[in-house]
Amino acid sequence: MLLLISPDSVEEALDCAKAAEHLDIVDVKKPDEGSLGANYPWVIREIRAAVPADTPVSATVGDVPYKPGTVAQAALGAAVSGATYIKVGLYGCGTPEQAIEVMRGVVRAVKEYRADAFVVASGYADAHRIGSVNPLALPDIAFRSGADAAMLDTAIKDGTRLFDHLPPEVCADFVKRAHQVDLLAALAGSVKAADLGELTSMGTDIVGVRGAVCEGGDRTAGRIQPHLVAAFRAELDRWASR
Ligand SMILES: O=C[C@H](O)COP(=O)(O)O
Repeated sequence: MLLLISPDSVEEALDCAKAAEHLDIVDVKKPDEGSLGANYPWVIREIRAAVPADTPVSATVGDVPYKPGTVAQAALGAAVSGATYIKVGLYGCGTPEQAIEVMRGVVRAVKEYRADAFVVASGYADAHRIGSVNPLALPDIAFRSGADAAMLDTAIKDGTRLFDHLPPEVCADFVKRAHQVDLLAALAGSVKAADLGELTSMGTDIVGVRGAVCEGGDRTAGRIQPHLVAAFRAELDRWASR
């Protein structure tokens, strides 16, 4: 299972760089603009320059509205700024059809620019709280739009966690659906080290984390700590080797 860590600034990315051996993907976001809030292009560029060249940089395009042209252009901006993983939170899409339309635009915009870019279609485990598309539809949305992975996060960061909204057996169904169409399955949402056993056993490909590796477990006021990244990685490896 790959470990994706989400810094919110160049300073935090430098802390990630100190722990680069313990993580697989550095994911640029702006948490004060939402769960998958988009950061500035120059922040993506500076973070790309700050982390080791062999560590992929991901960028979130935002908790996006149902505005396919706007979102495609934003996704291209993230790619031009140096991200090779492009994550889109389909917040404003209420139906699979809307989500597919948005993601098709993103895939075309990004892959015409850079064919090896990796596009992630993200939904929300707590979609019922925001009127967004059913989380179990994400693998099919990702597949039908030509994306590379389906992801779930939580939309509202209020202390509730991935498994509070989708129990492990439903997350396992999500992973299975993604694998059936040859896509990677990524899961996030206030995930803690204690969840890694379940996430590993269901075959999750990428786990996304912020709060669990911030001081005090606080994703907003706390800052990413290299020693917490190392400890999280050790626990992940412990489960992977069982
Ligand atoms: O993509 C991953 C998210 O940043 C997860 O953040 P969180 O662990 O604080 O919910």
